[in-house]
Amino acid sequence: MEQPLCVPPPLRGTDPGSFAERTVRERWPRIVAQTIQVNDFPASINKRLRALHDELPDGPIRPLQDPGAPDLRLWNEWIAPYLGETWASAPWLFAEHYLYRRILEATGYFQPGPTHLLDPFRKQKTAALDPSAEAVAMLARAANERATCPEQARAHLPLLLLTSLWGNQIDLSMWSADKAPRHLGTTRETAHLLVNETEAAHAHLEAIAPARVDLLADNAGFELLCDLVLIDGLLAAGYAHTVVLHLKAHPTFVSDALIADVLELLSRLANASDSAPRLLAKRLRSHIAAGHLQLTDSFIWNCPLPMRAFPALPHAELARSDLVIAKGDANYRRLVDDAHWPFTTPFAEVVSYFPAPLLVLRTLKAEVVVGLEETRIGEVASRDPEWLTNGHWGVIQFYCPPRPVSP
Ligand SMILES: O=P(O)(O)OC[C@@]1(O)O[C@H](CO)[C@@H](O)[C@@H]1O
Repeated sequence: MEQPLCVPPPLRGTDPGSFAERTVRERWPRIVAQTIQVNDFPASINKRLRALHDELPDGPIRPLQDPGAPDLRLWNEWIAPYLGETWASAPWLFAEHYLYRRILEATGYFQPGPTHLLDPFRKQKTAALDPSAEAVAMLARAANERATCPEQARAHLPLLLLTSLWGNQIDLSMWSADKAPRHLGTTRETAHLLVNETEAAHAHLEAIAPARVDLLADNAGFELLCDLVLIDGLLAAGYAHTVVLHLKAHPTFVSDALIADVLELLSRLANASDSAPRLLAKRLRSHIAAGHLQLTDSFIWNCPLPMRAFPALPHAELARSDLVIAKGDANYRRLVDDAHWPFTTPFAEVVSYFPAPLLVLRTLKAEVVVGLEETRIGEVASRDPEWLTNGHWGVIQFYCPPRPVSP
């Protein structure tokens, strides 16, 4: 009889000397202050944002005060277990999603008026593409070539996964876009992989083609372009007949992507001076029109729960996928309960609840990781003391649920 998995305690902002502690005490106040600086909000909103800033890190968790917001009931259910906790003592995964939802409460995102549905991170996200005009054209040219040659698209799958992975280094809650570390196109793009299960994922795609692939998006801007290039490649290769791109229902984690960010990116590509991005935009728009690329968003991707605790419906939806690709650090943390697992805990053991084949593409930006070899941990830790959080190291990990035994 298999022993039930015992999930370790979650990361918290009270973990002494941890990145979570630095985040709660230093990064989050800075993010709230920056939200005031980069916007031109009226005094009443800035007053609410400053009050939020002053709650961090030892203020109490409280119910949302956002009358009429579509997610109000859900959020107050999610908050209930942590009433009486502080920002620092609540689980970090919960507190971080709660922080971004409280920013929207303060700015009146769900309230009628001038800031209704106004993305407080719009300026940072828009700026994130500017420094990469040359890289955008290069990516588009390669994508356009693949679109005419399925064999090349299939052969390029490993490169497409690396491109999507290292696009995750650009994360505006951590760095401004022009300061993000860039491994793409250097020897670091494979040397800095702590786990590389590309081969198993590639074999899976060869076996199941043509498939339904679901991609859980992360950041807008350059990372989103890399994800769209991966999607374009999956369709060109014939690995996917349909790709469902899952986006956030509202702004969060500064740079996380909404449907609006996809549409804006396509519009910027379509108006590029270089013809290659224009051709890529035209093809992506035709994939959307034909239903081969489906853009969907859901409040579930803004929820503060570990994926293990997701309600039945999204689990059932993901179970229909032939491959779920989860991008980025926050999705990884959600997949592994944002818990203090020993780093050598087998990835398949931790995500055995997941209802579909799963591929994670993640640069490490938090002190949680599973599936590593002891020797690799020793090597990287001696070489780079910040390896868990500086975004310079990545994992490509693949899990395939055991096939149901036929009766
Ligand atoms: O999901 P992403 O964009 O790759 O990263 C999310 C993130 O910015 O938020 C947390 C720290 O505040 C970390 O998980 C990581 O730094």
